[in-house]
Amino acid sequence: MTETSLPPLLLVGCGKMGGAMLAGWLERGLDEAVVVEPHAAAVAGFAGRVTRVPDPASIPAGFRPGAVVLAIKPQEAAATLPAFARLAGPETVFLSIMAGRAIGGMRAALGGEAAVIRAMPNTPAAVRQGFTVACPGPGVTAAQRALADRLLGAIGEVAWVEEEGLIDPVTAVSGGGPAYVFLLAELLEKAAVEQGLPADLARRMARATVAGSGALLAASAESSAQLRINVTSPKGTTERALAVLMAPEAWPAALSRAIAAATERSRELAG
Ligand SMILES: NC(=O)C1=CN([C@@H]2O[C@H](COP(=O)(O)OP(=O)(O)OC[C@H]3O[C@@H](n4cnc5c(N)ncnc54)[C@H](OP(=O)(O)O)[C@@H]3O)[C@@H](O)[C@H]2O)C=CC1
Ligand SMILES: O=C(O)[C@@H]1CCC=N1
Repeated sequence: MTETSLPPLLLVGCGKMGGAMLAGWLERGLDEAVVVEPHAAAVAGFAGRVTRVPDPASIPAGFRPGAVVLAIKPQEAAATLPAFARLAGPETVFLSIMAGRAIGGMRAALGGEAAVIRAMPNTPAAVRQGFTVACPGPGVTAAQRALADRLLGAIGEVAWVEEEGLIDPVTAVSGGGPAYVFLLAELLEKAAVEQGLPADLARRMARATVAGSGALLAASAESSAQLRINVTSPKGTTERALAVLMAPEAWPAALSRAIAAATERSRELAG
């Protein structure tokens, strides 16, 4: 392994998020991965590039992953994790992306001594534009943290926090954030059709507008508020729309409530 190459990975769960990360890592040159996933169809898009096994007992005997990425549903953690305890050791870091699941509970299920990092990525990882916030658990070495940072950095931006409780609001904001943006595209398309635009044009416009705005935001040094102001001509059309959306009881209140609800759900999932 060179300084820039990715270590052999064991991915546990190759659903929507595990699959998105794997796509990003393969694009970045990951060349050895074993995927524990009961559904062959979930891994079909990666055929020939990874080894799928249906359960932990089928992991090749000599396989020594640098990282075990836990991408199963939080509700499956208690039943699933003990089978991976044998992999715990200085050469292997466990990287959990499960919403809510606390580091302490995961370490207990992994035998008590495992090095566990709790992280919250998002699905733009599939195109290496993800954003992940990670928190190291007790006993994570500098080398293990550096390895996780390299892995997560290969699929987008990474930020670290030392306080695990911060991962709950992170889950609500950036973990689930793409869903809110895709909802915006859905609603923009619907509203366009309501104003008489043809359905296919409405769909193209909504997608391109959200994607183009995201690209501009990424490329610009201006604040998101300034980019909004740049669109809003005095006494023009956008001003009328924003008067509806920015009314205190409209988007500002709805988004605050939505993020508070998701944060609370993340705390509940600690279980
Ligand atoms: N989706 C997202 O945008 C994000 C998700 N996450 C987190 O990622 C995790 C996965 O979410 P998501 O990808 O959406 O969920 P999915 O259900 O799409 O993926 C989980 C996959 O793991 C499979 N699976 C179930 N049990 C096992 C097992 N014992 N061993 C291996 N694989 C198993 C599931 O099969 P089956 O369907 O039969 O259960 C499924 O294919 C969750 O903990 C979630 O909180 C984090 C950030 C963002
Ligand atoms: O909805 C969820 O619970 C997961 C965590 C963040 C995004 N998806």
